[in-house]
Amino acid sequence: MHNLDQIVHAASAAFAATDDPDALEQVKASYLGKSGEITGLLKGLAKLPPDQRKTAGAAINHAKDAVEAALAARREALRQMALQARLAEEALDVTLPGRGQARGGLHPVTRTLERIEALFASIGFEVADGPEIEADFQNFTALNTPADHPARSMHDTFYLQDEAGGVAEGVLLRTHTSPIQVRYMQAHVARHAGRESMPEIRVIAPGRVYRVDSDATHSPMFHQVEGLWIGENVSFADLKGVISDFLRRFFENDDLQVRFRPSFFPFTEPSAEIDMAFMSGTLKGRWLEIAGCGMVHPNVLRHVNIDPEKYLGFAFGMGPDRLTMLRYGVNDLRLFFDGDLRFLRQFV
Ligand SMILES: CNC(=O)COc1cccc(Nc2cc(Cl)ccn2)c1
Repeated sequence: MHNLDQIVHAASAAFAATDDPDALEQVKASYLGKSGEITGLLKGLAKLPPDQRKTAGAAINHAKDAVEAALAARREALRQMALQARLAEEALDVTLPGRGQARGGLHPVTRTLERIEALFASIGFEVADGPEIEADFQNFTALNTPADHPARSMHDTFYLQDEAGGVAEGVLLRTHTSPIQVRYMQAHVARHAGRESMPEIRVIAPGRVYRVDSDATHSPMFHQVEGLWIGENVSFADLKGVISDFLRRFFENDDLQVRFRPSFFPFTEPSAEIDMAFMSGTLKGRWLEIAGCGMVHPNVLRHVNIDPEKYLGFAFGMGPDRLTMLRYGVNDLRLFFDGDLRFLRQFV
């Protein structure tokens, strides 16, 4: 009977060496299946002398029980291993920080443009838009810019090419947003043609503008906002009041000085540069050039069929990029356009 012990030992070792349930069933069959080793021994009982059958049968059944017990233990062990593997694989670490939903945000220059538009809308200005590819007339001629003015040169202005690759006559990328206002005035005059007098024009023109000079502190594309107020009785005093009030509201700072320094633009007469100075904080007392302005030149009104004997008004132009820098204390314009999220995330 000693070989029964060997069989039980071999079966237990074979079960223990099997990590796969299907393979385990194969090993089981080789001992307990129809042609299994144990089954074979039980079938052999019939050939034994009757007086040995009882003892032999009991010994074989005892071995069979031992093999079945070892098989059951291994099945349970494999079941546990599979369960542990699944638990490990599906484990959730509840201590991990939430993924959360990243919040987007508007670009600081966009926020400035929207703030400027809202502040002027609150005093009755409309916001107008217009094409970035402009005609020579709206961008220069209507603005009283002489034919030989340097601003018209290809050194400063992007002219578009025609199909043949030549310079398309008078088609360019707008160099300021004044052409938006020229078009607005043309449309306004047309809309009220034939009437005794036309309603006042109050319009803000924000947008992208293009200039050839690009260097460390100039980008070929930047933003401008222009304003225009035309009526039968709009004075330079109105201009000073509107600009001063706008700047104090924009910077939320009543302790802010504004001055108008005589200057020259072809499209305004008189013209002035607008400087402002904070009376507190790090920039205290420093005059900062903010914008240009003036009373709209009579020739400009004539170019859009508005009678300068009856109507007059003012216009101004400012750089929202520069206002943004001042409002957020940023000292390098390029930071706004590098697309570096570490910088832009501060404005979400
Ligand atoms: C950043 N901008 C500046 O330094 C100067 O901009 C200015 C100055 C004065 C007037 C204007 N715009 C304007 C528009 C029309 Cl339709 C008629 C007359 N003037 C823009």
